[in-house]
Amino acid sequence: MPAGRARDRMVGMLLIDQLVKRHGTRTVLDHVGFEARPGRVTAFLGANGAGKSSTLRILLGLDRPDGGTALVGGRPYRTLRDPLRTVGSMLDGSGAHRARTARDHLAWLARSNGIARSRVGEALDQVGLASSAGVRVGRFSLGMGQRLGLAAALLGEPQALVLDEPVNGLDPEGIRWMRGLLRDQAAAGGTVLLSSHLMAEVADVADDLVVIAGGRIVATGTLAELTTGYDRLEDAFFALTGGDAGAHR
Ligand SMILES: Nc1ncnc2c1ncn2[C@@H]1O[C@H](COP(=O)(O)OP(=O)(O)OP(=O)(O)O)[C@@H](O)[C@H]1O
Repeated sequence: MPAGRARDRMVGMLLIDQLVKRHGTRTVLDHVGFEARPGRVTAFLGANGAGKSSTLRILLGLDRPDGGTALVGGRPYRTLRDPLRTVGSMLDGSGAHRARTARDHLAWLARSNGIARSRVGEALDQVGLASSAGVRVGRFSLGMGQRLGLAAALLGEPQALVLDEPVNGLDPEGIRWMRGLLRDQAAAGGTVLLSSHLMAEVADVADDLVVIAGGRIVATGTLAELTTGYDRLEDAFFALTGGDAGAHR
């Protein structure tokens, strides 16, 4: 592989190693480690409270771990020179101000991150919001908010996408559309890491799975590896997690 291509692949690599996070006396992440690789859709699966958001928040520099490391292209998020061009993310919907239009929200993000203004229209097109560009975010449905969040994640044409529960609030057509978009990103060499507690949606889009229960990784592998011997991913998931939903108390 040419050196440039090898470097590009490295840039999109997400590496989580031995992460520990405590809240008071509770350990919510207990030596969590896995990687998400370029060209693959990696699903981070766990029940509510299992530790998915805590892990992704640390990966995206929004929270500090009590131990371990989380790296984007070999660097902690906070040290990235062009974060939005390296890793696009969506946590908790769009995060846009309700009084702003979708276009203004993206234009502001582009301006503050040195991204060409021409990307605003392209990103709105990409997520099917072109005709709603001038609508105030406060009037958006949950699904439209998810689409805007995704447009923001795609704005800088990053090598990696990190998405927390991206299909929440989407209707069946929206879920199908999202699946196609994520597959396209991976097919183009991008890294896609998405968290979910929805087995059926994940089974249709993921190459690799990382299963977390009670703040611990209980399985990693390809979709085929983890579901061998089970009729459905859901059955494999419950067997792996023992039905254990939450974090350690
Ligand atoms: N700031 C905080 N203070 C105390 N406990 C917290 C805090 N943030 C998260 N937790 C706890 O850490 C555990 C893991 O939460 P986390 O949000 O990472 O789970 P999750 O897998 O993303 O689940 P969900 O899908 O419900 O968001 C939960 O028990 C949660 O209550």
